[in-house]
Amino acid sequence: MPDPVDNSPALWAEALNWPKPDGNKYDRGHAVVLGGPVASTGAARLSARAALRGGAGLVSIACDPSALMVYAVACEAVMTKPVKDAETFAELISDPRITGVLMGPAAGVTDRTRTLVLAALQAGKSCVLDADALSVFEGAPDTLFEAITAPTILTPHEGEFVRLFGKVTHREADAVAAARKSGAVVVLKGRDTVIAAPDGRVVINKNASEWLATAGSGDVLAGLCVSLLAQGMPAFEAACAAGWMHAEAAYLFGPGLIAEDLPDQLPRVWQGLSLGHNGFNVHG
Ligand SMILES: NC(=O)C1=CN([C@@H]2O[C@H](COP(=O)(O)OP(=O)(O)OC[C@H]3O[C@@H](n4cnc5c(N)ncnc54)[C@H](O)[C@@H]3O)[C@@H](O)[C@H]2O)[C@@H](O)CC1
Ligand SMILES: Nc1ncnc2c1ncn2[C@@H]1O[C@H](COP(=O)(O)OP(=O)(O)O)[C@@H](O)[C@H]1O
Repeated sequence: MPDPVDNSPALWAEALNWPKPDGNKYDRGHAVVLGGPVASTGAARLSARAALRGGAGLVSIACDPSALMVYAVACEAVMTKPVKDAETFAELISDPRITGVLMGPAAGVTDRTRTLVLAALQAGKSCVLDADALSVFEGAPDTLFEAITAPTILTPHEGEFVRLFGKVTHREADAVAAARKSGAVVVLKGRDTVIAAPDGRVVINKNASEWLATAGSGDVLAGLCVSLLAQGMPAFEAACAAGWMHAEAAYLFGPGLIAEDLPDQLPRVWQGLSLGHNGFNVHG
């Protein structure tokens, strides 16, 4: 295994998709977030807001028709799309302008989640899988790995990692082995988040604040990942950039952080990164 590298903008800043003077929103991708059922809509809303703040040109939440009204009244710039079953989901994401799909946050460990995840992977879409979209493959992880052919990012916390890959003994080596096995970029979250690619590259994110250990902060990270992926960044660079920007947003907010605070710190993160494209605002 190559020595892990500390995450910093030098690794991925060149791959960011800055808005162009003559650009339009479709130049920066359309991310779709799969929303959970009517009593569990917060996680997908956090992800979707982070995806917009992360720079995606358009973001939609796709949800069961029974939950649509909740999302519709709670969202403004984020759009909503009804998705009854795998067929309607496949039809929605067959639009080539949809360039990234996030599934998992509060989606439910259900047959529906498993079926929709497989439908998106089989459609060859760039995907981010988090939370329940990982847990639902406990006991049958090869079904998931065999379906991964397009650029994909998996964002497990340690509990979710164990369900797919077995126990963690050495975080860096285990994340690299998991990336090789799954064919996806693996973001093993924690105090020092490890980001590993199937080709063996491995980066450690060290600028995180312990205030990130709060409900929903991983949903924001997943939203940032799909945002950057949908904007056309390669999966490894998108995951590294998302991890760094997420931690930087927490640093800029400071103590007392809750997940809702993170997306609205992202403009300050972008401002720091734009200090030049030459003088990066690196902390920690
Ligand atoms: N606002 C919301 O609607 C939120 C919804 N959430 C959803 O709640 C559901 C359950 O998510 P959980 O994250 O509680 O996961 P799970 O309930 O799937 O797993 C948690 C279990 O894993 C173990 N574990 C081991 N290492 C861990 C680590 N580093 N971090 C967390 N747990 C670890 C814990 O001991 C715990 O027993 C998911 O659908 C998730 O998306 C959460 O994301 C929180 C916010
Ligand atoms: N002690 C810690 N220090 C720094 N960052 C942490 C710590 N604990 C968790 N995090 C970060 O907080 C986020 C938590 O994500 P996750 O466990 O998925 O929570 P949730 O499911 O509630 O969104 C991850 O980005 C993780 O790296």
